[in-house]
Amino acid sequence: MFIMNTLITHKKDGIGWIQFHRPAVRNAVNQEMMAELEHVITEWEQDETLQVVVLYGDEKAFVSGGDVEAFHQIHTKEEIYPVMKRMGDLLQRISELKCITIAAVEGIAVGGGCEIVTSCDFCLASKKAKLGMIQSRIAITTGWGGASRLMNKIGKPNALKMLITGEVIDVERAKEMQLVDEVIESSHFLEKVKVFAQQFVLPSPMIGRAYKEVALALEQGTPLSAFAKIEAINCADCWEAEEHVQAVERFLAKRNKVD
Ligand SMILES: CCC(=O)SCCNC(=O)CCNC(=O)[C@H](O)C(C)(C)COP(=O)(O)OP(=O)(O)OC[C@H]1O[C@@H](n2cnc3c(N)ncnc32)[C@H](O)[C@@H]1OP(=O)(O)O
Repeated sequence: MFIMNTLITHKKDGIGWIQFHRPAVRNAVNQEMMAELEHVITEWEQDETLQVVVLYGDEKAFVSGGDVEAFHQIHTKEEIYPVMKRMGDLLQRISELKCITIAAVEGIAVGGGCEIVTSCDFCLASKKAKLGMIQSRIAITTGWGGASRLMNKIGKPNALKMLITGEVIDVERAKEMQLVDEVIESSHFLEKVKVFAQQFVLPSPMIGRAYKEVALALEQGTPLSAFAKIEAINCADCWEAEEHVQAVERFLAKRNKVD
């Protein structure tokens, strides 16, 4: 376990865990948290053993957005722009991680906290969770790329409504809109998140990475005609791996049926 000032991280059995940890301010993001998150992501981008990364907070909050008090000390657009862009770039890097990413939300995920949620592949939320793009309530817009990602996830009408009204929605509504993928009982929340995450940890890490590459390429507008080549390369890359050879030999030896 690695304890920083604003984050607690650990890696085990192919899963990396990042806990937002500023409980006194409901895990609000300040510049120190941005720097620590950049540090972790820079290291984990290179780690090919990681098959899943889980971002989480605590029972009260996933993340309450940007640190309103700290950012209020910044007055000009020239000064605030690089701060917003820095976090937007970081969320883009999270969305482009080669492993599966999961936002595990207990309590509140609002403002920039909801932007972080949209940068992950999956959102698991406890029954008590609430989510909202509440930036408009303090008369600003999303600054970390969350509006476009929200539109991609839940479609234009629902996204425009959430963004402009700043409404905070419960998990049932968030699941209907496909902002939340799974609703989880609050008790033993992280244990249940772990069980979900373990599904994506395979003997061959290449599989998850290959499908993530396809998902990212599709999102980035790669034409469908390009995927015959991309998927043939991915499959060929897996072909020589020991896991594939052994799995086929097991099948041929025992004539096992795939279940
Ligand atoms: C990137 C741009 C953005 O993210 S814009 C959106 C910024 N975020 C916000 O406006 C959310 C402000 N916070 C709230 O609405 C509430 O605190 C929420 C998150 C709903 C939690 O409510 P509740 O559980 O009742 O806690 P509380 O209000 O008593 O807060 C506890 C202490 O934490 C603080 N806190 C909370 N959120 C932030 C924040 N984003 N930035 C800075 N401080 C925050 C509260 O001020 C409170 O502090 P204190 O204990 O009164 O000293």
